[in-house]
Amino acid sequence: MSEQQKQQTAKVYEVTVTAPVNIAVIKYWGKRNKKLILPTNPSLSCTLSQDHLHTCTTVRASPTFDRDRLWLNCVEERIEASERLLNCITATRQLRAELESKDPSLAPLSKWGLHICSQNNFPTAAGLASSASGYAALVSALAKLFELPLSEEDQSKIARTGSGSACRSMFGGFVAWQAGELDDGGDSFSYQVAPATHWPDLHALICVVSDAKKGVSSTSGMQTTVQTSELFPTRCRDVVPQRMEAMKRAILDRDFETFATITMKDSNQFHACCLDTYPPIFYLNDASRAIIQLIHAFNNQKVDPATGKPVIRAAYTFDAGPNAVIYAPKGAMRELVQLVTYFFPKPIDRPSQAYYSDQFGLFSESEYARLGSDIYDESVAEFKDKFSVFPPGAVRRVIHTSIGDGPRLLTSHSSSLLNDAGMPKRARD
Ligand SMILES: Nc1ncnc2c1ncn2[C@@H]1O[C@H](COP(=O)(O)OP(=O)(O)OP(=O)(O)O)[C@@H](O)[C@H]1O
Ligand SMILES: C[C@@](O)(CCOP(=O)(O)OP(=O)(O)O)CC(=O)O
Repeated sequence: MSEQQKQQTAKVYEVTVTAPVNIAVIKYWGKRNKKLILPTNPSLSCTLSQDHLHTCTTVRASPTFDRDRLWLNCVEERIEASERLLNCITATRQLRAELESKDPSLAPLSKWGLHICSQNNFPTAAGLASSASGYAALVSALAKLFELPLSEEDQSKIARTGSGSACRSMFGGFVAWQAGELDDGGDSFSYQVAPATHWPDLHALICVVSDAKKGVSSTSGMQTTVQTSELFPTRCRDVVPQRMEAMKRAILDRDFETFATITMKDSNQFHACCLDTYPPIFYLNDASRAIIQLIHAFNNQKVDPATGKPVIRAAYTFDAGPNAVIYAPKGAMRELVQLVTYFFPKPIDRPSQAYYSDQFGLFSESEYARLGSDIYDESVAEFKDKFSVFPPGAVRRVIHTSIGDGPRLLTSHSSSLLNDAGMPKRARD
């Protein structure tokens, strides 16, 4: 073994990153190519802050690893059984091999085994976009480990082959995924419309209606929609293209009313397409529908004296599950939290902090103690007589968050999810 090879073998080649969740305001639903994950329509999302929701992934390459292994939330997954994991690992490894063939002084990481350990700090496969943050973290970590000279756009094309919505988690802020037209997917990538700092006043309130694994996965649900819904082609052809342009304008202008109106309409149309699928797919439940009504009532409460029109102060959106994400200006969150916690009391078995923790300091201690049992701001007290209170636990958790940045590289040794032997620090059988 040469001196250089000895040094390379002794060195630890490892990277740890976190990546964010994104929640679409114009939904991706439908593929024109299942293998390459090419969508039938463009989409647009907001990246949520990693301070509250994220995936953390450590990847290590070593000549002592006899095969690639991956642990997700402490449980080993079979990489060879997942075409999507293989897509991302193979694509990045191939690019590394090309670099090595041009520069023989590089350590031969492409020939070594990989150990990958990943953890989501929120429920997996429950309609909270875990596949998006999961594949974005994976691709971002591999690109850094292999020192690939790839732009975020290029990385987004690889993340897309893990899960479509993952391509949007490669950026922070407001992110569009252009559908593209090429058969090989070369023009189907995401790009940033505006960074998170562009609109810091925009916040999000996630109402976790269910953290159980959902019945119909996005992947299979959207294929049935493409095959059977008669409404769906109209959505792709006549509705989404105009909405994309209007939404980009609204974001650049920080025009909340337009942003909110398109967000709600697009969520509704996506769920209408699910209902128009045959057999129909139901992602929303009674609690989801009650949240929709509550937000419309909230938006109808104040009227602009100049125009005589209601002042839109909140927007709901739902992915392939019953969980609501409510986008609103930070100033509206105090009232919204009171409404949601009052009409959806916390589960009996859950401490207040685990149900809703006041991340942004909206309430005094005594106000926080009364949350859920009362609405004490005059401005929203009138709602008490208009809606019924749900049984405890219809909403399991309420998370207040903001718009955030893209994948982050963690440099401290203590962030690693692998121990010195390259095995997960925490593992379950
Ligand atoms: N950290 C991760 N690393 C790698 N793969 C992950 C990770 N987290 C989730 N996944 C993959 O994504 C799958 C879940 O995706 P799915 O689309 O069913 O749910 P979701 O992304 O949580 O919800 P939705 O996309 O509807 O918002 C998991 O079963 C797993 O295969
Ligand atoms: C409803 C959605 O959340 C659908 C997400 O679908 P996925 O990205 O999970 O599907 P695959 O590409 O098959 O992995 C809308 C959206 O995020 O745009």
